[in-house]
Amino acid sequence: MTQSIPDPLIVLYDTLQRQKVPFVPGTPGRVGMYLCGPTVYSDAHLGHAKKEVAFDVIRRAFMHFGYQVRYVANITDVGHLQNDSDDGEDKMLARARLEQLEPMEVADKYLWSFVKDMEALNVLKPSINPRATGHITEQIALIEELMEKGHAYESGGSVYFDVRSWPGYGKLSGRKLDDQEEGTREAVREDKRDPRDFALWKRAEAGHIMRWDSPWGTGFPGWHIECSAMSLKYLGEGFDIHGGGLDLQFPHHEAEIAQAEAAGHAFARYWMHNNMLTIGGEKMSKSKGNFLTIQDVLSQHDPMVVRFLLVGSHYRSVTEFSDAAFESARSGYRRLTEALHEVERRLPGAPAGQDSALDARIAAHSAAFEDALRDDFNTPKAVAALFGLTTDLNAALNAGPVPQSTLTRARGAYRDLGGGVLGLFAEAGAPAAGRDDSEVVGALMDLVLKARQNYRLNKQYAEADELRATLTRVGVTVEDTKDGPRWKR
Ligand SMILES: Nc1ncnc2c1ncn2[C@@H]1O[C@H](COP(=O)(O)OP(=O)(O)OP(=O)(O)O)[C@@H](O)[C@H]1O
Ligand SMILES: [Zn+2]
Repeated sequence: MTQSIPDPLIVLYDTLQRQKVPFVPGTPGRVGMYLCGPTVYSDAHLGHAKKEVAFDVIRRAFMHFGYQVRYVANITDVGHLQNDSDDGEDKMLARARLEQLEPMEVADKYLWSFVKDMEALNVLKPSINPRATGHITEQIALIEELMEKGHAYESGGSVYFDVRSWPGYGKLSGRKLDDQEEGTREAVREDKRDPRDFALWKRAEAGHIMRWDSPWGTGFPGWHIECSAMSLKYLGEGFDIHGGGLDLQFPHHEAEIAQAEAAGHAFARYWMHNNMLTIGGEKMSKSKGNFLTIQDVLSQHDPMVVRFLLVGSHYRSVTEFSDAAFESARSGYRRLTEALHEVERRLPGAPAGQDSALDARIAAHSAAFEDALRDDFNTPKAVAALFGLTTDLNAALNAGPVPQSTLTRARGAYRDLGGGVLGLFAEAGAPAAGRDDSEVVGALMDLVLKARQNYRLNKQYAEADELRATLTRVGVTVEDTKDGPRWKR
């Protein structure tokens, strides 16, 4: 297949090559992305939101540059054992016991809560959201391929990947086999040939509820195999991008690569990892208990402010969460939305014509925004470009009327870049929870102000006063200026 360098060029940091490289899609004009999703055993926290928003912006940026994206994000609902190791109870089962629910009830409960959180944060729905328990057959088939090729062995009803048989093991994380002893301090399992071998399939002990038949007896898949099997199934050989949190590089992603490649499949061609959201300098994490659920956060903050806070740092940088960070996100976001609302408020009555100097500034800021994204999705720089636009625009708006076509251009920049790419102004069709209703409110307010004007012209003062009182009650104030009435909320 011929590969073409897309125009414009996107450069991204590939964890495997440890450098920024130009992105060349396997199929021109298309991008296949796979993202390691949540283990649905509890409500998602703000750290998960960082990852989801980071990859959502990457996806949206590709779309903005004209790519058709297939975005596959899995749901882990089996096989992820406590401590991320090959021992311990399945996280789903532990939770099911605690809540006295069926494991699948736990999975659905937290899956839907995750979906709701993502909708509120204006994260686009994945093209495919495969669940591990729905793909047991594919996982068994991949394990069989590995056994046939001599890279896996059965032991006591479990199957392990034989890391010594695969020299590529360690290439993503840069860990050499001999350095890996440290990571495996847990008691050496008697059924493993080497302590670093990892489980592909685990024998289900008596009483283990989540179990499936396999050529090796009843059991359940290891945590890593689902992602190799499901990404290859839905994105095909040598798919474009695999993403996930930095903490998943080892062992999870290392294992994913080994499983796929040792079975003879070409795996992801680019690896992208987001850095962590921290609290008090430590990774926010379910198991550490130092987390704030997305629901906790959204009960106090506008979801778009949360999103603005997250895109304010680069996906490969640490985001330290604090009240001060929220405060500055709130005021930064307000600055953008106030300018956008002012543009939209003035648009219908704006004079015809254009302001070419301002048009050129809008074009320059938009180009800076796009350049920032093309350079490894640099969202803080992109946000800075939106602020640059806002500064120029506010100066013009304060100086007097701005022509309609220039206002339309400015509005397009906010909506397409801030809205479409950064997802900051929840577009039409986005769910109610996180929706930016400014457009609807703007249109309704125009009608309300017209009605008020008519009441006054017709000397229906009681009605005009009642209308104003209602607006005051819902937090909207109307001010009469020489350019006509203005409203604020
Ligand atoms: N604080 C965080 N910042 C950014 N990404 C995170 C954070 N915590 C988890 N992730 C990412 O979310 C995905 C799912 O992680 P996981 O379900 O293991 O969450 P977790 O809180 O780390 O759970 P546990 O502590 O039980 O391992 C992974 O890709 C992981 O890298
Ligand atoms: Zn994965």
